[in-house]
Amino acid sequence: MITCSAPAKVYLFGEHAVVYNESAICCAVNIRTRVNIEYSENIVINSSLGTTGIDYEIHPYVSAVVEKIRKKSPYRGVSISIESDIPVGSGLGSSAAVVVATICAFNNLLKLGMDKESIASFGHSIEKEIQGAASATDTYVSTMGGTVAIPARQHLKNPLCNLIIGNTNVFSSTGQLVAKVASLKSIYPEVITPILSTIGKASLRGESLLENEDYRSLGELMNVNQGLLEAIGVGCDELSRLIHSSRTAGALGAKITGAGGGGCMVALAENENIDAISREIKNAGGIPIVTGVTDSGVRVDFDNE
Ligand SMILES: Nc1ncnc2c1ncn2[C@@H]1O[C@H](COP(=O)(O)OP(=O)(O)OP(=O)(O)O)[C@@H](O)[C@H]1O
Ligand SMILES: C[C@@](O)(CCO)CC(=O)[O-]
Ligand SMILES: [Mg+2]
Repeated sequence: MITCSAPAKVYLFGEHAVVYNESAICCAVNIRTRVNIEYSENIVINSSLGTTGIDYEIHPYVSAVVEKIRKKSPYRGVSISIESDIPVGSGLGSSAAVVVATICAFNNLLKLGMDKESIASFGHSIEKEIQGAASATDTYVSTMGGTVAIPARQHLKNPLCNLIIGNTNVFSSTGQLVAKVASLKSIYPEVITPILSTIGKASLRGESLLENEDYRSLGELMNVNQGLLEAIGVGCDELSRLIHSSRTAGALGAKITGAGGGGCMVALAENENIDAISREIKNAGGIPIVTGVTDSGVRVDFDNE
């Protein structure tokens, strides 16, 4: 049996703008998906979503990995079992984490000799196949770990602060929100394009603030980024409640992370405010997850093959 795991991600800056090649800062966070794999007679995929064979309804991402690897390197059967602490479909990159952890598990079981760059780009090809369009950011950050400036893929200093995620538990479709921004941009290009470019500028400024460990200013600019995300129509009442409660409870900054319209927000917080912020997120109807950046991207946790 082999176990591989991969982390979730949050954007400190730049979701949506990154779709238009603006700068963003994305961090791998210490919430992981673990994939166990062993040889078996058939293909079995087991997760909280169900137990299936190759099944593009219930396990589209994992099924795509299983089939693509089989074409490259034939094998009889495997049993894959997935355990995850990443909420599914909430903007934290659960799909990327399950994809890269599954590829890593196959890489070790079948001794495919893939390096991390190839795992990341293979992972991106799977996300594109299943979703249609997908940015390479999620699979890259989940594979490599750390704090990454996009599009340069340059590793930055990790924030030495806590990240508190608030999950609204409201379903949101990344595809629909990306389409909503595209539609606004096509109707009001002279208004929306500068907003996206300002998000990119906030992100670039964020790079030097991280370098200087100036978290007060970093939080302030995250709040500016949130205002701009509201301006392009990806906010919602539930997210606003969690974001404003976190700020009232002492967060240095708080904003949507991911596509918005539901899903999650992220607050930057010093140690002394963690409890108050978590409590206020709960009181405002959300589920808090206290985490931080991890340098550990995809990795092998166990291998006795
Ligand atoms: N633990 C898991 N087990 C099996 N499949 C999973 C698991 N986590 C995620 N998935 C797959 O990923 C899909 C969710 O991916 P989706 O891209 O919609 O959300 P996300 O990756 O959490 O958010 P985002 O891409 O906006 O960051 C699920 O429907 C499922 O197919
Ligand atoms: C909204 C978006 O920018 C981030 C979703 O996590 C979409 C993408 O980059 O593919
Ligand atoms: Mg995803």
